[in-house]
Amino acid sequence: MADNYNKKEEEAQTANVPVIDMNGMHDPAIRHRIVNDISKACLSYGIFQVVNHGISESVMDEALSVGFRFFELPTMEKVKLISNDVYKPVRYGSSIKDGEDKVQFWRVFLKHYANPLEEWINLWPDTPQDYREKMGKYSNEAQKLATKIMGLITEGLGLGPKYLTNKMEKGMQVIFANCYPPCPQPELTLGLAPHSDYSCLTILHQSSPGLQILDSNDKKWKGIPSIEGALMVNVGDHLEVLSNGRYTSVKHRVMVNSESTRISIASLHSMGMDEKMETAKELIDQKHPKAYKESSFGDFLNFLAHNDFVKKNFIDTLRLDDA
Ligand SMILES: O=C(O)CCC(=O)C(=O)O
Ligand SMILES: [Fe+2]
Repeated sequence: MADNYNKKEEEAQTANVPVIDMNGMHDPAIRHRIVNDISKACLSYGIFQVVNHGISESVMDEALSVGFRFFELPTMEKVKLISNDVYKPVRYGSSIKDGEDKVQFWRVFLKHYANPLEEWINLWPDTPQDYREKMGKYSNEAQKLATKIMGLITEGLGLGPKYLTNKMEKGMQVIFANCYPPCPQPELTLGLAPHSDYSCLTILHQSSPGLQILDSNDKKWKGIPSIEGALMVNVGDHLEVLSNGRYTSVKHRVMVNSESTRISIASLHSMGMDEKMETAKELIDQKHPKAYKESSFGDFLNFLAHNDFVKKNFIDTLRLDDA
């Protein structure tokens, strides 16, 4: 664990994660190349960036802007939504705390469910008064993009482009708007502790750099460069399960700085609340026996309710010992 926090050991290197241009994804030849590039990215890093993804700059900018404005609201307004109950569909929370090992996490967040939008949006904050409209537009677009990317991923796994389409379209989308205020001692602090996401995949939009991944090739923490207009896509635990470990969920953490506030919007996509993600039977054979238990988003919430996610990873509870 201690290694995870040893931020001073050296200046973090940059991870040159692939940048995938989605332009032309409906042209078979181009699609073939995109499928291959995504497959390679999932194998080597578990994360990639996408450009020409179809979400307009204004929708992206306005989502970040309304996120900033939400976190700037007076505390009185935000605490209306405060809760430690992990089952709540909408909650505001803070992980700014002093841990036993003197590690602090420097993040406040607003979590809300988002798909289908009409089921959840009335529970979202009503101030700033354009929060629902702006964050709603972005969430909708992110949901569509996630379904498209999942199709490219299942195609690359040899399962076909529609393998999960229906389930993703009807699945859970959890939006985390994260705010990392300027931190007086950034060298002693992380914004968010090392973790992998429970999701199939996560789409991440950020106002400035700060995300680092653990490069599984050399076990070093590396920063992800910021590319104008790009979105990051990372492999989550449920995709690791689906692929029978061919792809592994990417471990990531967030650095903070002393100068400026960083906002990120993470959109986590999975199947329905009680729908179990299982390993695709097409990816199980004698050489690759089934290596994971099935689980749902609801199972993840049960895990979270009873465990400290900083100390224990959800994916470790899903591995079958005898695989
Ligand atoms: O703020 C970030 O860059 C990452 C956020 C994240 O990992 C999460 O919300 O799960
Ligand atoms: Fe994450």
